[in-house]
Amino acid sequence: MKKARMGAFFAFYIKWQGWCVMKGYFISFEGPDGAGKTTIINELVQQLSSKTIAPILVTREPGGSKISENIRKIILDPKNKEMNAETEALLYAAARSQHVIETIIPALNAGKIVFSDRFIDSSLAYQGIGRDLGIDEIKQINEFATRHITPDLTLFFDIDPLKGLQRIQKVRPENEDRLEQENNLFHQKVYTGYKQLLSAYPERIKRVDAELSIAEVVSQSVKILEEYMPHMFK
Ligand SMILES: Nc1ncnc2c1ncn2[C@@H]1O[C@H](COP(=O)(O)OP(=O)(O)O)[C@@H](O)[C@H]1O
Ligand SMILES: Cc1cn([C@H]2C[C@H](O)[C@@H](COP(=O)(O)OP(=O)(O)O)O2)c(=O)[nH]c1=O
Repeated sequence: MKKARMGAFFAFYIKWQGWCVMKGYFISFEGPDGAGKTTIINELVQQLSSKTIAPILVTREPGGSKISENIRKIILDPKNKEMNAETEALLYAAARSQHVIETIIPALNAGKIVFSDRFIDSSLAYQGIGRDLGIDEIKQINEFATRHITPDLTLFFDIDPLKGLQRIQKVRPENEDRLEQENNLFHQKVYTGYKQLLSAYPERIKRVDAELSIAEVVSQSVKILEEYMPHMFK
């Protein structure tokens, strides 16, 4: 009798583990504004889609779900000048929470490969360091928001932040969002934040030289994915 109950409990435990196991792969792309993340993600999808074991879902932050895209509009609206740093951090975390629950977890559970244009490291660098709120504080609210989900791999697109902003200004000079409008010191601080993360998480975050040509950045990214995420490929 006792044995039978133990068996039933064991069977349930195995099943529960199965529900919790996420079969897909989660890759995030990070770096200063204008580093080329969106451009390279698009190129990677074109080049890799026929070679991966599952479809690639491309998503972005802030955004990636209806509610998160609405929050994005509030955060990035240049008119919202009075927004305080804590509100900003909480709004990014709120947008991320909805994104994780509605988009990322279901895709991973379906075995998909998720490419996210920015994730938690953006908050650690921009709000934690850029806004001086502290890495640990931002980590805490984001762990709550994301149910502790962490990317399997993160590509950090390394570019002098001022060069990144120049790239953006070249294509849309009059259309800067609230974060892009921040001064050079802010963007420089964000960059040092990313460098801190790079040395704190060397296993997860891999550096790509984003100042190279688009073709070279794509090729470096493919090499990193092939080396560190071999199971993603057929
Ligand atoms: N390696 C590169 N060299 C030169 N220009 C680039 C490179 N990568 C992207 N760009 C250009 O820089 C601008 C910003 O790129 P984007 O992909 O939107 O950056 P991000 O998503 O990181 O903000 C775009 O006009 C894009 O065409
Ligand atoms: C996800 C995230 C983005 N950001 C900032 C980075 C960008 O300046 C802005 C997102 O705007 P976006 O236009 O998506 O920038 P990019 O093309 O460079 O990815 O929000 C944060 O400050 N914290 C965050 O957690």
